[in-house]
Amino acid sequence: MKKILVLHTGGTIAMSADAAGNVVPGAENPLDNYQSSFGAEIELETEDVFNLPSPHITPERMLELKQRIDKAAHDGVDGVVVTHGTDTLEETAYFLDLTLPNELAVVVTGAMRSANEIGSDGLHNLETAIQTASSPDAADKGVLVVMNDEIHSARYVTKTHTTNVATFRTPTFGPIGLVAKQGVVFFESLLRSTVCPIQTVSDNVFLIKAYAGMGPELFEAIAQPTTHGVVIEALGAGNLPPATLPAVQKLLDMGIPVVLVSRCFNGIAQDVYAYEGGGVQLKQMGVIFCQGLNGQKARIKLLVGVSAGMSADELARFVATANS
Ligand SMILES: NC(=O)C[C@H](N)C(=O)O
Repeated sequence: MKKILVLHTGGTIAMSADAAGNVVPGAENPLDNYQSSFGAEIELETEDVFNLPSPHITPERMLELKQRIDKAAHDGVDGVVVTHGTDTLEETAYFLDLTLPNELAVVVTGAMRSANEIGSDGLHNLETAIQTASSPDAADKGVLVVMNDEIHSARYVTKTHTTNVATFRTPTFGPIGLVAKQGVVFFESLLRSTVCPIQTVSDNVFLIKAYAGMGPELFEAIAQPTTHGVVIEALGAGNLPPATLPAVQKLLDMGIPVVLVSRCFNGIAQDVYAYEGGGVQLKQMGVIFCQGLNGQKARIKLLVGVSAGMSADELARFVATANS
């Protein structure tokens, strides 16, 4: 028999509509109505770690969750399922992927429809997440996200639709498996993330999106000694408007790591263009190119690296290497 620990943290999966039709966390968690259909095959232990809408989740909460899972790993559970709001699910899932030991199967899930809605996806996603966490093939794949019968790597998955149940997608690479009618199927293996154990989190790592005609203002505003890093969602293959360059240079001169990803939904950022503000110049200035992650994931990676106390060189390697 497998032992799976289910940790609830809140989100729509734990919400229902009130009399006015607004979706809110209620006194009763709808997930308490879940009746396992796995019988004697899977022993479930359930805990409410917190009950927060996911826009209220902070890196400190992510660390708390990591520490709870560390304890579960020592207590000998076979897998962990985390239920979470979907707005920041990908950030918590990637944080856990970067900071937890490899061996334990950890699956994060949520819901797009609250418990009162017809076709509510919460209990189904919970059930398929438990099924995935108890699969013998799930343990060495890093943190997984299971939604709408698809299994995604926490590293690349992203929320792509505000309300549709098929919102979680992995751009460029696709899902790594699915929960089929007859069980869990993995069709791709992925190089694991390098695990980076941390005891505390330091934030003040910012995320800024580039746009046509952008000037230096936003970069100047964060050129402060308290800033620990910045991720820029740059244009196309990895380019910035020329007017931003002096302020980006100022951040670099202050020793603040500047990481670049593309604001494009698919593909990776590379130093391809040699015009003013192009990737070639940015790389020469010392901007770190982070390949394959979206902006919010790159921010989590930079935040974890900074929290681990990495030197500038270590941080540049950690952020720039796809599977670290
Ligand atoms: N579907 C959801 O869970 C969205 C909700 N706003 C949350 O992230 O908590």
